[in-house]
Amino acid sequence: MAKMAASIVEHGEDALRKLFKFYKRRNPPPNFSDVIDFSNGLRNENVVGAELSPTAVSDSDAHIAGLQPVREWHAFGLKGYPGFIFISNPFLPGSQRHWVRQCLKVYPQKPNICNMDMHMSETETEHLWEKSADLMRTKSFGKREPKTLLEKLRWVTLGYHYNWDTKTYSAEHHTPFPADLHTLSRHVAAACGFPAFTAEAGILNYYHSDSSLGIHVDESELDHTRPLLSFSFGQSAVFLLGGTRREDPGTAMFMHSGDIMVMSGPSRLLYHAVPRIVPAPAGVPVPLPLQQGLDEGHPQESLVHWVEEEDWEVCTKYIQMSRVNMTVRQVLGSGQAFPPVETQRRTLSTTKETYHEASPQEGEEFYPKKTRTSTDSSLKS
Ligand SMILES: O=C(O)CCC(=O)C(=O)O
Ligand SMILES: [Fe+2]
Repeated sequence: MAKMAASIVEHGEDALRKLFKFYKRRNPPPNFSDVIDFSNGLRNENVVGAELSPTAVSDSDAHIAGLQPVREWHAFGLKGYPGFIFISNPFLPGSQRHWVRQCLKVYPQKPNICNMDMHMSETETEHLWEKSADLMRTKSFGKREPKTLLEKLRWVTLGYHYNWDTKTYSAEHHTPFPADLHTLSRHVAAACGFPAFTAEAGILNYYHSDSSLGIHVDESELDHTRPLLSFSFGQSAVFLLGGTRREDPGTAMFMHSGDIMVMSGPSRLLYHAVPRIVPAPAGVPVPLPLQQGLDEGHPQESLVHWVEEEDWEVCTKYIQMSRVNMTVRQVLGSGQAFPPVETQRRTLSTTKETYHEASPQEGEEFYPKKTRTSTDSSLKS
């Protein structure tokens, strides 16, 4: 069976799906020895160094955004995947906490949209953090305890809000994109050679120990020459990167807290999935980069802020079991506008399935059920 886990499996129908099932399996748990770990750098023969543009972001701009100077970043590529860039935790010590707090306390707030808005009223979903915080602090995660709203959070959309039914973005369904994430994304994209990147849409995914995200391609954005950025915090995950066709083989890699992935150029439209959240190593329930807060001397004008102890208490409880991922997209190219709705519908009917799918947890949806097709529900095992 060990061979089956090879990060690049043989070609054939469903190679990526087999790999997905392999890593999703609970009993017995899979062997992770073939999963590429970029925190071990170039030790894997398929990993190569990636060239960044160190002068595209000044050291002071990087510092203000809670990032190390770009020349200090450890960036990698993967043989066979041009345009794919993996940056192993470029965050300054202490700054990751800011992003975890934003994802749990700030970004789920209105006018942003979350999974619970699909079946709950605005009064029920507003003040999600306030309604959950005290309960989270005292929680023992016993099976019988009711879940807080925070624990029921599965996704949040930002900027141009992705419509899960039509699989489109539209001019009408837009709210301001968070300024801090906009700046972080601009710097990361610039360092990777995309100085004109503008963050216009975000999908935040919230994963628990038994969550997964099905095989999909992100192709609803109208300009595919712009990269897709992905930021991970909290527990580690196994991420699968496939090919341009669903049946192409895939490569498995870990995403740890603070890791950033950039899918650009020929890698922008590759199939990918998250089959598994990896249990925290014994004795390290909170990933090391999240164990410390910001230095006293962090600049006043900083984009990332000190997370108060009372907030961190809730975040730390949550993150011991969970992973948060932020994907940031540019939807329109410069000067581009949304096509009339009718044209979008026609285009859609000729495209392959594009949506996200994930295992429902105890009857709750990750992404709206309407967006699933029979093919994709077969991914659940
Ligand atoms: O959680 C991840 O790493 C991937 C998320 C993703 O693929 C998406 O939101 O499109
Ligand atoms: Fe995706």
